[in-house]
Amino acid sequence: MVAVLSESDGNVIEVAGLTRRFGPKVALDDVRLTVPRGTVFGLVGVNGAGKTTLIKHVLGLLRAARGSVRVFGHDPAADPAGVLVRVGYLSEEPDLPGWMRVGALFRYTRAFYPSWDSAFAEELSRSFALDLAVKVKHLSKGQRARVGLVLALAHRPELLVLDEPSSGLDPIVRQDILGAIIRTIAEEGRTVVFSSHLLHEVERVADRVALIDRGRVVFSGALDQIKGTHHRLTLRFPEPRPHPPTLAGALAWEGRGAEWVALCSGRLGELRAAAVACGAEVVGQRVPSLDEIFVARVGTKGSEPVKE
Ligand SMILES: Nc1ncnc2c1ncn2[C@@H]1O[C@H](COP(=O)(O)OP(=O)(O)OP(=O)(O)O)[C@@H](O)[C@H]1O
Repeated sequence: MVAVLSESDGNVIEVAGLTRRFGPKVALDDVRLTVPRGTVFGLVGVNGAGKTTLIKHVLGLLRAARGSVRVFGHDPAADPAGVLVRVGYLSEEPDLPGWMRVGALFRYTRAFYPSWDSAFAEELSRSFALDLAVKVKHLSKGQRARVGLVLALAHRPELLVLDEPSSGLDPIVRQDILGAIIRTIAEEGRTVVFSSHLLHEVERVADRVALIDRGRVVFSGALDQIKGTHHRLTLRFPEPRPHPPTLAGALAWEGRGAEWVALCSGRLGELRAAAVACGAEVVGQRVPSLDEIFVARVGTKGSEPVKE
C-alpha cells in the first residue's frame, strides 16, 4: 500500500545547496535537485562525477555537511529508519552475507519490512531464475545483482534507488525485466531514481534526467524538454573555413572545410535564423541523442547550468 506523503509539492526528494568534500576533493558542489513523485529519474554522469555520493546522502548514509536533503519531507540522516523502510536500494556492488542461502536471506530481510510481498518475491526469483537453496558466496556477480534487486523490490518501496544497475545486471535483465519493473513502478505512482553512465539506457526509461559533472548539476529537467531544446544542425558555408563561426546557442562543433555540425541549445527557428545570418545554409537538422547532448554540455567550458 502506498502511504500518504507529507512532502511539499509532491516531491519525493528535495536537495538544496548540497556540497560535499572529501579532503581537498569537492565531490558535490552546490547541488540542487528535486524528484517529483511518480517519475523515473536518471542521474547521469561519468565515473567519479558524484552520483554515488549524492545517492548516499539521499539514503542518509552520509549527512549533509552543507545544504539540505529531504526524502518524503524528512532528513534521511536524522531519521534513517523512517525513510529507509519506504525505500528500496540496489547498490553498485550489493554487500550481501556470503554464508546465507538466498531463500534464508529473503526471509531474514522480510522481517525488516512490514510491506514485504512474499508472492512478489517468489515471482521475481522465478523470473530471475534464482536458486533459493544456493549460498550467496557461490553466486556470480550477475546473480548477486539479481538477488540485490529482489531485496530492493519485494517490499514494494515508494522510492526505488538503483546505483548503476547496469554494472552488475546482464543485458536481458537490464533491458527486458528491469525496464518492465521500472515502468510498472512509475505507473503505480511510485518513484525510481537510478544512476548510470549508459545514456542510451537512461534515455529509454527515464522521464526526467539530471546530468552531473565534477559534482555539479549541469542540467536537470524533463527528458522531453531537454531534447526539445537541443538541436543538431548541419551547416554548409559557401567557402571552406578553418574554424566554426560564433553562433549564439552553439554548445559544440564538429566538422571542417565548408560543412560544420553544431549541437545547439535554444529555439529551432532562432538557431536557424542565426545560422543563416552567419552566411550558412542549414542542410540538415535532427534531435540529438542524450549522449550527444551530454558530450556537448560537459565538453563546453563555462556553460551556464540550466535550472529546472
Ligand atoms: N569516501 C571517499 N573518500 C574520498 N573520496 C571519495 C570518497 N567517496 C567518493 N570520493 C570521490 O568523490 C568523487 C565522486 O565519487 P562518486 O563515487 O560519488 O562518483 P560516481 O559518479 O558515483 O562514480 P562511479 O560511477 O565511478 O561510481 C570521486 O572523485 C571519488 O573519488
